[in-house]
Amino acid sequence: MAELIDGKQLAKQVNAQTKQAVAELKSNGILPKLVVIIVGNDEASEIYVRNKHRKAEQVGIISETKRLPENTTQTELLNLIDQYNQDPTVHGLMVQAPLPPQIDEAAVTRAILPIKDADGFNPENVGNLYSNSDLNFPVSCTPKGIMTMLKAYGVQLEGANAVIVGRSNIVGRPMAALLLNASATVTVVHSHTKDMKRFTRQADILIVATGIAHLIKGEDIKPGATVIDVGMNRDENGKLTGDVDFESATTVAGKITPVPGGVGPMTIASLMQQTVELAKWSE
Ligand SMILES: Nc1nc(=O)c2c([nH]1)NC[C@@H]1CN(c3ccc(C(=O)N[C@@H](CCC(=O)O)C(=O)O)cc3)C=[N+]21
Repeated sequence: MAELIDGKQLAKQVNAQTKQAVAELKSNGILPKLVVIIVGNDEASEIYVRNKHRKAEQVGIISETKRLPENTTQTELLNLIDQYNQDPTVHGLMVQAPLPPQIDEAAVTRAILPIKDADGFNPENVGNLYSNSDLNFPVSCTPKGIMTMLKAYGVQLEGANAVIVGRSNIVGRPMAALLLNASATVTVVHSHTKDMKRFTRQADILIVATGIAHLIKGEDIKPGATVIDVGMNRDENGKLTGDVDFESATTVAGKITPVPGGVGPMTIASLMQQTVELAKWSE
């Protein structure tokens, strides 16, 4: 059986550190504040946004959730973003995905001021990540949390064969950049890759973010590999399950994350951590 990478437990440690960092900031007169904008009534988004709000309050971050109706126009959303951009009490700002069809997601990510970009999706921040800049800049919270997990569990990154399944802007692409910056040999495979499993079987570190339940099985994994499951799929009983078939994978892998209790809690912990960093950098 593989060693379990306990995201829930590690998130508790990260949140405790964040709570301390918030207390220090407050003693210097800075009250870190996060604003989350949610447009429409996506059920899953509501749950995530509520979890973020609750966690922010627990660590002492001022949290505001702004709910906009499904029929909000692009102009209305951009005007609101501009208001928060100009508000000096706001340090972190994010717009929850998915957005209704009349809203251009790329335009939204461009509108959020890079220094308040809690998600790290603004092209300026993505450019800093891809060029391995030594400046301070925010990065996408899911890959940020995964890097924290890999480090906490002593996974060797330098020279490791890292294979990422999925090429999204939110996970696959920033994950590839972070691992490349950490001197791993990085391969990104996706829906157009020929014989994808030929690559996964070579991976020392395998990161799976596809949204396809149980795509990766034990036979697709290199013995002893570290397996990170970013998948969040609901089965027919409403039970949460990953992109990795945990039961077969755990007999082959060296280390593995569960779903739930793996990447999810670390994503939220990383968002809190990043909000505090943005507040610090704003000093
Ligand atoms: N602009 C934007 N930024 C995001 O970071 C973002 C987003 N939009 N839209 C949706 C996804 C999804 N996401 C999750 C965060 C935490 C859990 C989480 O805490 N999961 C728990 C359990 C949750 C449950 O039981 O339902 C776990 O895996 O253990 C899941 C999913 C952030 N996202």
